[in-house]
Amino acid sequence: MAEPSPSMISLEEAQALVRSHVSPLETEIVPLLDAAGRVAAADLMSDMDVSPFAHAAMDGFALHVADIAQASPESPVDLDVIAEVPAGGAFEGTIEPGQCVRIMTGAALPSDADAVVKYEIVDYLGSNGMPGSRVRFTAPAKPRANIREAGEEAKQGEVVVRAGEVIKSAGVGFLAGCGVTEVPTYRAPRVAIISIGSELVPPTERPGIGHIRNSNGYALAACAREAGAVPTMLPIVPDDLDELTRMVKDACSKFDFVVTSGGASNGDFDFIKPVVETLGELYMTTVNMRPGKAQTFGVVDGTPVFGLPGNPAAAYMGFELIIRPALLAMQGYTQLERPHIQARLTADKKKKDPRRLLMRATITRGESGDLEVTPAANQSSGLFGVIQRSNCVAVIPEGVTQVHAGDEIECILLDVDEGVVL
Ligand SMILES: Nc1nc2c(c(=O)[nH]1)N[C@H]1C(S)=C(S)[C@@H](COP(=O)(O)OP(=O)(O)OC[C@H]3O[C@@H](n4cnc5c(N)ncnc54)[C@H](O)[C@@H]3O)O[C@H]1N2
Ligand code: MOO
Repeated sequence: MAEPSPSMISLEEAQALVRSHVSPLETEIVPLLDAAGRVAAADLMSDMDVSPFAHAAMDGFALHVADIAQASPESPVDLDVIAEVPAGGAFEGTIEPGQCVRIMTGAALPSDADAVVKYEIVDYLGSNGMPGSRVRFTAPAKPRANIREAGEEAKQGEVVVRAGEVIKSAGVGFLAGCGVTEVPTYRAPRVAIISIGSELVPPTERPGIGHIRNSNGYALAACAREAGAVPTMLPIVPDDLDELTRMVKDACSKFDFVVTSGGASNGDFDFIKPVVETLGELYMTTVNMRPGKAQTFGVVDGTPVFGLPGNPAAAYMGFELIIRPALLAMQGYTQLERPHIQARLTADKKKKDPRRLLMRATITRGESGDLEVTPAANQSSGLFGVIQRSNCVAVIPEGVTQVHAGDEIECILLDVDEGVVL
């Protein structure tokens, strides 16, 4: 059995290495809606109290608590309705003892009212409860009942989103309410995706003998986009040293990060390692993981270049586990890892290869209530469909040769959707 080569580094070392060669990109100002899912690059402050005024939380009657303090079913209190305030309106007058104001949810509270009683518990005494009528109260109200106070959401000048926070959908609404309509954030990295291989044709073509469609380029571009980056798929490059050298050099002058797939191993036509070594610094060639041993990383003219292996699952794992965290760091994120959870294996599994095994797998909640994980039957690194139909990667560490049904193992949730039971 082949031993890992001395230059082979662990997945964590590979992640740290790539991470050490990237930093957050410069900041840019984006319209508020475009800030969803992105990292605030500065503290964001509210330009006013939110809400700016105390207002009714219920449709009902604004009044003085003191007026109905003694109200009960046996000794009800009747008040004169002197005005109606809709949302967007304002009552400028004074509520005298014995009076109340009909008020709608969201309407500004009359300045001298100190509670709102919802209309369901008010007796209209046969009238319509509109101004000019009398309405009956049979219970006291608590001071400030059904009132949303001014400044409850934010105070003027308060930092409402801190630098470094990821702005969620609710945060976009929060910021809108606070008058923040433009947000400083880190620029999204422009990522070049280069698919290497003389056998490759675009997916629009029907491949002839010996040829296949370029599926890696599409998956990697989708992964990059999902990571918040802006991918550009460059033309397919054949297994040709000069052509690849030209393409990588050119891409390094135009993009923030260059990703290639294929030609990363030691075959006669595998050229990404010599290209990176010739053009710049080569820092990594192999990682102790399966699939995905052949992972090349270096820097050319200041631009990180990552050569993923050609096998689809190997390329995908390299992107998701090593490139993705770096792209996130370039956008200012500090949470760089996918969620990890423990689940019980549903079957025994033998492992011949000493590398860390990343099994495409599916987590479900078993009848006992425990999370259970079932590796896909076909673990070939040539398949994308298996990843499409899986919801996690189940990990068997380096060196471990066997795991058993019922063992708890670490699972990395990839691209999770609402269907995943946690
Ligand atoms: N003697 C050895 N041969 C191989 C080893 C090894 O250790 N010793 N490792 C195998 C493993 S594991 C992998 S992974 C591959 C990695 O090699 P390359 O990065 O050079 O990949 P290629 O040879 O270019 O391609 C491998 C495979 O993937 C297909 N491919 C490539 N690009 C695409 C694409 N854009 N879309 C879809 N499929 C693609 C390609 O046609 C090959 O079938 O090396 C093994 N060999
Ligand atoms: O990189 Mo290969 O499995 O390790 O597909």
